[in-house]
Order: sequence, then C-alpha cells, then structure tokens
Amino acid sequence: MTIQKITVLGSTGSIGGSTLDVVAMHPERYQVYALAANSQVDKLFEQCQRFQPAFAALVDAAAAAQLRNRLAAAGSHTEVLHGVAALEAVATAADVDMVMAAIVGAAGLRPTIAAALAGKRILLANKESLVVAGELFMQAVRRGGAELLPVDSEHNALFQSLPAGFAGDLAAAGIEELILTASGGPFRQHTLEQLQQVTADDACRHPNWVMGRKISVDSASLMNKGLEVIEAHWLFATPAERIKVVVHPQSVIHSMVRYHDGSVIAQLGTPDMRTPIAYAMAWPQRITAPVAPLDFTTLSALTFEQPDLQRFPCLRLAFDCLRTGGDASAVLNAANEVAVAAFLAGRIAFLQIPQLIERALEQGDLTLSTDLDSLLEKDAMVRDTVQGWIAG
Ligand SMILES: NC(=O)C1=CN([C@@H]2O[C@H](COP(=O)(O)OP(=O)(O)OC[C@H]3O[C@@H](n4cnc5c(N)ncnc54)[C@H](OP(=O)(O)O)[C@@H]3O)[C@@H](O)[C@H]2O)C=CC1
Ligand SMILES: CC(=O)[C@@H](O)[C@H](O)COP(=O)(O)O
Ligand SMILES: [Mn+2]
Repeated sequence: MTIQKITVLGSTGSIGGSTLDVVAMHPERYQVYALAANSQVDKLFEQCQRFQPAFAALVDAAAAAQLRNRLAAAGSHTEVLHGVAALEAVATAADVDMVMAAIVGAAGLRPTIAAALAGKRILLANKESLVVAGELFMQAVRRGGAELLPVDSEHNALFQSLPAGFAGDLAAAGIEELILTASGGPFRQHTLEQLQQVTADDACRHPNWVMGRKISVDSASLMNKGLEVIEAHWLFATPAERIKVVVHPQSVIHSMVRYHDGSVIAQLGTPDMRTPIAYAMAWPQRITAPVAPLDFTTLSALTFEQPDLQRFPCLRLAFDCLRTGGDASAVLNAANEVAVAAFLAGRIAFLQIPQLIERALEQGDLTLSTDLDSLLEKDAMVRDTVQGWIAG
C-alpha cells in the first residue's frame, strides 16, 4: 500500500485535531505533508513535533517567525511558511494526495479552490466555501479532476446513503428527497424572550458535538443547517424543494435519503467527527476510527420535530437565498460571519444575527459574480457594511 500524503488546512481547530487522530491511528496509510492554520503557535508547534510534516504554514507572519524559531531550537526539519499564498502552496504541492479543508469561514475558499484545480482529493469540512462560491467551486473540481468527499456529518451521511456514483439525477436514482437532520442546538426549547438573553458561552454549549465557536453559534441559530442546505444543493445537484430539514435532538441519525419506493436509507453513528473524516480519507475502503461504537441499548429514544422558523429565522433566510441564486448565499455568509464574530465578542445580541443578515440581503447586490476576485470583493464590501452597522 502506498502512503497517502495529507495537508491539513485548519490543523489547530476541532476538525484539524480529529483528522490528526485518524492519521495517528494509521501511520502505515497516511503521512502528514503540511499543517496550516492562522496564528496559533503553541498548538501547531506540538503538532509539528508529533507529526514531523515537511511544511507548516501560518497566515500571520509574526506567529510564523515564532514557530520557526521554536522548531529550529528543537532540531525540527519542518520548514515554516507564512501568508495566504503559503496555504495555497501546501494545498497544491505535487507530493500531496489529499487536503483536509478545515479552515473556518470564507478564509478557506482560496486554498480549497486551489487544491481542487490541482486535482487533489478534497476532504471538505469548510462548508462556507460551497455557500460562498458553489458554482465556481464545483467548476474548479471538474476542471482540476479533483475528488470531492464530504466531511460535514450530514453530507457524509447522505453520500453514504446515496447510490454509488450518484451524479445528481434524482429521478433516475429513484430519489424523492434528501433529509438533513438538525440537533436543534442548545436553544431548541428556548422561547423568543429567553433567546434575547443568551450569551456566547451559552451558544457554544452544543448538546451533542464539540466544535469550534463559530460553527457552534451557527448551530444555535440554525444557520448551520441553512448553510448545510446550500452545501447539499451543490454537492448533490439537488434543488431546494428536494431538500428537507428535520430536527432530531439526539444527533444519532446523521441524515437520510428518501426513495420513491418508500425506503429511507440513513447513516447512524456516535456523534464524533472522526467517523466521517475516516470515511472520507479511506473511501471507497473503510478503516477503523477512534470512535466509541453506538450502543443501541443505552439510547433512550430517537425523536423528530419540525424546525421552528419563527424562533430560528436563519434557516428560512438560507432557503430563500438558495432559491434566489446569484450571490445571495455569499452575501448571507459574509453578513453571518461578521454578525457571529460580533456576538462572540459580546458586541451584539443573539437575535441581532438574523436581523443583520436580512438587512444585508435587502441592501446587497445579489447578482452573480463570475470570477473569484469579484466575488471576494463583494464579500469584503458586505463585511465592511455590516461592521459599520454594528459599530453604529
Ligand atoms: N467542528 C466540527 O465538528 C465541524 C466543523 N465543520 C466545519 O469545519 C470548519 C472548521 O470548523 P472547526 O474545526 O470547528 O473550527 P475551529 O474554530 O475549531 O478551527 C478553525 C481553524 O481554522 C483556522 N483559521 C481561522 N481563520 C483562518 C484564516 N483567516 N486563515 C487560515 N486559517 C484560519 C484556525 O487557525 P488558528 O487556530 O490559528 O486560529 C483553525 O485551525 C468550519 O467550516 C466548520 O463549519 C463541519 C462539520 C463539523
Ligand atoms: C458535526 C456536524 O456536522 C455539525 O455541522 C453538526 O451538524 C452541528 O449540529 P446541528 O447544526 O445539527 O446542531
Ligand atoms: Mn454538519
């Protein structure tokens, strides 16, 4: 078996750490080529010492200089790069077989598209890439001949539940609809009055998953599910009306495909991202993952309910954007990233997140950008505008 070399974009985050757990379990199959992040020196230093990558990359130049000095003092052979271009370099290098795309937010877009154009196997966690630039991203995958494997638990579940080789022809495959499960987040049973008072720490206390703070807030507002609806549209070439969301508080069923004959095929498992990560890394084979097996005898119940779009308008906004098309989803994402950062910093209230997004959508230019530079220019403009509203 030839060893597969992997670059992990966002290695210092939650998905990055889980990816390295899977790599560590299979040293005969995988070797780390590069680790990349934004500015966290301590964690990246530890990871470099443990996995001895050829390269480490940080966007922040001062942080990269610190890392370089510490690694040199420790006698490491890892070469440290810095800047946004460095992320693209380690994602596209000829020696790399697969790239874990686990940078949070639209910041992950350029290196992930670069990896697609370079024809890599892409393990896609960074859903924002597809939300911001679905059309351009999928074009890059086709042009580069890349393999795109979904890591997001719901999309990985759908991928496992769809017929092999499914390319978007729902009728030919006998598919009625894709059903995304949503936990409902930490505020599933909160009233609107209670939602007015919640803090960032409350929002980051997800009932079932341990995740980074941005996606945790998205789960709490149901924006995560909205982003995932858009992600499913691009990954599986499925229109909005064939994508449903059902709240399933236990997060045991990770998503389902309903077929015309009445069959529903689902993927279940302990809520642990190391399962979908291992699946995507090894596909079409299966490897062991360091995950506790699902114990059916201790599951009290699997329950289901409708999402409440009054209390959680972000999900409605995302569905609307998917139907609107153009750059609506990119505007939604930019406004959401700014609003979530402001909420995490204690500068706005939770319920202001959808309000700011709705205002950005009403005032933004939603016509489709046909190249990446103009799309990212628009993304930056929306961010400036929303930041201006927050600053008052
Ligand atoms: N966590 C989960 O269980 C799941 C996550 N996802 C998706 O995966 C992605 C990562 O999520 P998660 O691991 O939770 O996030 P974390 O916040 O835990 O980690 C984010 C990673 O991105 C890096 N990063 C942040 N900003 C930049 C930037 N501007 N340039 C380069 N790197 C940057 C961080 O580096 P640094 O540490 O230096 O700041 C860190 O390595 C998100 O898109 C999320 O939606 C999808 C499904 C499940
Ligand atoms: C683990 C994962 O894939 C997250 O995106 C998860 O789905 C969050 O859970 P909810 O958004 O359903 O609360
Ligand atoms: Mn998910």
